Amino acid sequence: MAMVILTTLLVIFVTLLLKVAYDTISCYWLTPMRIRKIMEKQGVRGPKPRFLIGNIIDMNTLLSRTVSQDMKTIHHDIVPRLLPHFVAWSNQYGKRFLYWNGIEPRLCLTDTALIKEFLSKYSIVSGKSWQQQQGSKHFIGRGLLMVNGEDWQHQRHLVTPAFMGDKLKSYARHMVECTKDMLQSLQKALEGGKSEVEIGECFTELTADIISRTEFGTSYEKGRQIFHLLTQLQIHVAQATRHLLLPGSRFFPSKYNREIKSMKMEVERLLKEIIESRKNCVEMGRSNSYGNDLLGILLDEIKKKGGDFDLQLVMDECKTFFFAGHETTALLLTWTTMLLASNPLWQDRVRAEVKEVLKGETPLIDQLSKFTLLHMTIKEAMRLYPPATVLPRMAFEDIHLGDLHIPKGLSVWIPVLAVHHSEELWGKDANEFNPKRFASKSFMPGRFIPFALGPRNCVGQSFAMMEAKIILVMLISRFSFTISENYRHAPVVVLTIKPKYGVQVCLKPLDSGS
Ligand code: HEM
Repeated sequence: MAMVILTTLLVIFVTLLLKVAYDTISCYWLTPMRIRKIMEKQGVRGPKPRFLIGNIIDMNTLLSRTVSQDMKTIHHDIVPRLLPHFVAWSNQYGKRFLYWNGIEPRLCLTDTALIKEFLSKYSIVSGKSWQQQQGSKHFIGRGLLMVNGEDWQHQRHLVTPAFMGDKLKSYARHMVECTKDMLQSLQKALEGGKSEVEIGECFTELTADIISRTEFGTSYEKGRQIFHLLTQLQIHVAQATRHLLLPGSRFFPSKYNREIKSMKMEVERLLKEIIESRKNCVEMGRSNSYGNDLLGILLDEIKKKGGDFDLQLVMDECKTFFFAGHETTALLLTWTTMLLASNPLWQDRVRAEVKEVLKGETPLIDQLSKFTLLHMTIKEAMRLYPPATVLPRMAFEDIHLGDLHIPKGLSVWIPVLAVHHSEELWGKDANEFNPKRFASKSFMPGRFIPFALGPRNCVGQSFAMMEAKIILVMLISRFSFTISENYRHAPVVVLTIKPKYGVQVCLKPLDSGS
């Protein structure tokens, strides 16, 4: 009897071992090779991958060479600097090529018709890869940005109303109030003898302030605390990923992992307090609404749709709004200000428009559509310096895209930055700052994609545009600004496109009459 049990256990053990071995070989070797063959048959080639690390070293070597120095002048031909591997490989292998991020094969797609088709039609059968989800799970977890398939559809449905119509308009007053505070402190700094500021820092503070107020309303102070911790957490996660490359390293009880765990627990403790207190107020009849902020609207939607209340999901959405909406908007404002500071003619034009529309008053939400030149300028800034430089999506099923067969497991990488700078799509002046190109409303879809497109586009894009316009209108009517001699033009990509040393501008207050 004992022998039978022992043999059965041994068989189970060996079967399990074989399964693990097969899954590993399949994941690390068979599937990538199958995908490579399928793509090669369609004429899609690329640089030769090395075992396990793919083309990571080639990419890093090229990148460390191009970003090691500042750019000599303020020009916007930044694709060779920020995507040197894209330039090298597209020259060698053509518009579509396959490269490898470790064991993950990636198809680089720049054809605008295919980009449009892919992003519009396949949002359920493509999405965020396991690698991407792992990278961000400690700070945004299963929030909208990282979920896939039916979960994504469900969450998108819950979140969308918070970014529409009157709800969206109701956030404008927070944007105006927070901007007033920022302008006040800039004025004070000038009166104190400062003439130059690093405007990127100011915008980062301001957009954090705005998202804390719009998301948590009266619980704003706690919101600020949460977001401060989240920023620290994000830095820690990035460092931990760099330090611990071994498989399973995230389970080691290292200093980084311990700190990440305790920060995450603290963020969630604070979030839980806010959420539970809102829920209790409604359940105990002390209030009949969860509140008019992003959190309140989200809780309302969950109740309306009669779904189960999932605390973790609400917490993850709150973290996602901050992560997805704060830095991106700050960068949009920073690059727009850099461009206006170094193009005084456009700054004057935009200011003249602002003066004509506002007539000395604070901007009102209904006036925002009248700032046509500002709108064009913001778009041009997003074309040249799109905060999100690439759009990554993994195919979860075989997909037929135009003449291409995209096999399950292949990642499609859309290099937004390269599409936005393509001379073929934008003409010979593609690398120049020329907001006029956005004067015409008719546009080839797929070539301007700062917010992605299709069902999985940026849910917060109207929020971001409203915020950017309010802030820039208020800034431009209060100060004139020029680029400082201390500004070093050195864009770098760390998830988003950032100015490596910030953007230093010299501010001059304007008389209310000027
Ligand atoms: C200039 C500012 C912004 C830019 C350039 C931007 C860009 C983008 C892009 C490119 C995506 C698609 C990412 C992908 O799927 O890989 C995205 C998604 C998203 N954005 Fe934004 N965003 C901005 C502001 C905001 C704001 C203010 C919020 C919210 C307060 C926000 C919330 C989100 C969310 C939740 C998603 C995920 C949508 C989904 O997967 O269904 N974004 N954003």
